[in-house]
Amino acid sequence: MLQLSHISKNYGKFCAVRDISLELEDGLYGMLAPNGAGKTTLIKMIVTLLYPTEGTITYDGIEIQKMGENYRDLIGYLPQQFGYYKNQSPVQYLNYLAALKAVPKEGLKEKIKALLELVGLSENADKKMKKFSGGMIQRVGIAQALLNDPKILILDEPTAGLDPKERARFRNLISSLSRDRIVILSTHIVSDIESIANQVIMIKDKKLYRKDTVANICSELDGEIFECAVPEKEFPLFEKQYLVLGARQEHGYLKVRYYDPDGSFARAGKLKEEWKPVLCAANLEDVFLVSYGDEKTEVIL
Ligand SMILES: Nc1ncnc2c1ncn2[C@@H]1O[C@H](COP(=O)(O)OP(=O)(O)OP(=O)(O)O)[C@@H](O)[C@H]1O
Repeated sequence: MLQLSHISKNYGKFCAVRDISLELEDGLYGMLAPNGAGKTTLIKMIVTLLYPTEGTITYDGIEIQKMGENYRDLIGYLPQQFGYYKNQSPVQYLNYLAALKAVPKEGLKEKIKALLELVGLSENADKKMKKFSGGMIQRVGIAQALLNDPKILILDEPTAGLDPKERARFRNLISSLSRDRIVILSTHIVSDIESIANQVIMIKDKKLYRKDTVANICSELDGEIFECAVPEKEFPLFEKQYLVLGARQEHGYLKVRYYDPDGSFARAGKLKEEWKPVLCAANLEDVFLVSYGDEKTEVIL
């Protein structure tokens, strides 16, 4: 088990992470927060690239700094931007990294072959990476992170720049990898994790805001998400009153998804009846927008 106890990180006087405690066991954790919230800082502390200003991180009860190389042998890390040589093939690149990571030579050829098969790159194993798409490069990145068969796999914004098909493929791969290890996937893209994360970790105001299953997190908004049909000319006023989570153009009006914490406006008839407000089940995107959305000032329609 990986345990973070009261972790804080300051950059000079600036506090990037404040008093975060977490317990992580095998499974997939989606770390969700807007850009700049401190995800990368937290990840860098977990992979020992940064030291916490306060607090301790332990793996199976031992402080990770004290474990040194033994801990780093357990880690697979795909940083937000990873360096590779465009003129190398995946096989050449993985051999090079295996040497840097001191992965035993015995069985290495077979291991690299199996990893490239796992990430769906067997047919491109010997092709230069300069011709690869963003998704293919990210899959090479995952393969390098798996070279040492890590017990803790950490992926920082791994789907940035991928098209929807590549994203879907990536999700399936990550999900299968989380069966027997801790996988932490940091993202600000809700759909990357909604269907595959065992738990979602949300960070807000530098602190841990939520750590729970998608279902539990979404259920907190039960009875608070609605859809209704707003005439286009009334939308600007509506938008001032409610947190709008999505709006779709229909004939002469907008089909609007919005947040109404206690449904009071709908109940009190302040929303016009012909707009037909309907209660909806909340999804993770709603939670994200409500948790990190703008504060709305109250204006009565
Ligand atoms: N070396 C540093 N020195 C000073 N401030 C830093 C440093 N690294 C990060 N920060 C600041 O700490 C805060 C958290 O940054 P961090 O990169 O951890 O966020 P993030 O959630 O990973 O965002 P992103 O996805 O954009 O990288 C930001 O305000 C950032 O500007």
